[in-house]
Amino acid sequence: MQLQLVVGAAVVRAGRVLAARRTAPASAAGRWEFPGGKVDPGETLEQALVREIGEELGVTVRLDRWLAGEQPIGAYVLRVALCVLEHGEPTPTEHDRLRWLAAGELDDVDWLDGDRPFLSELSAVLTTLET
Ligand SMILES: Nc1nc2c([nH]c(=O)n2[C@H]2C[C@H](O)[C@@H](COP(=O)(O)OP(=O)(O)OP(=O)(O)O)O2)c(=O)[nH]1
Repeated sequence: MQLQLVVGAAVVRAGRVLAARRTAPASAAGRWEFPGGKVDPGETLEQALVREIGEELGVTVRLDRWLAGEQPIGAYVLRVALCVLEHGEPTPTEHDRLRWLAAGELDDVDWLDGDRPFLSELSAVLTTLET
């Protein structure tokens, strides 16, 4: 059986990345993630990313590039993409808090375990944008 893909959006603006705090399930509530979700059958990863971000934040994003690697998360595999905002201001429909984190603030939130391997490349990207 093929593992189902979950896509997360590392939305970057002005040298910061958008982190979102989960509300469910109870085991993940209060922990932080890249907004996104499961890829539906027949959907490309990019289509899933754009759809999920529209549903969860009410904004349109454009895919810049995928961060390196993929992370097993239980029955799923997580991939994370750098994205830029095209339309709208993020307003959470499922998360209870959003934060824009600079490179030096990435360790300030309690990320889901599967997200942590992406943070070093993300930090390098944000640091480049700051300079
Ligand atoms: N969206 C997202 N999910 C993540 C991340 N890291 C991580 O381990 N996960 C896990 C949590 C969930 O078990 C799974 C994705 O669940 P989800 O609830 O976001 O997916 P979905 O929007 O498609 O939800 P649903 O329709 O199935 O309820 O991946 C991440 O950065 N973003």
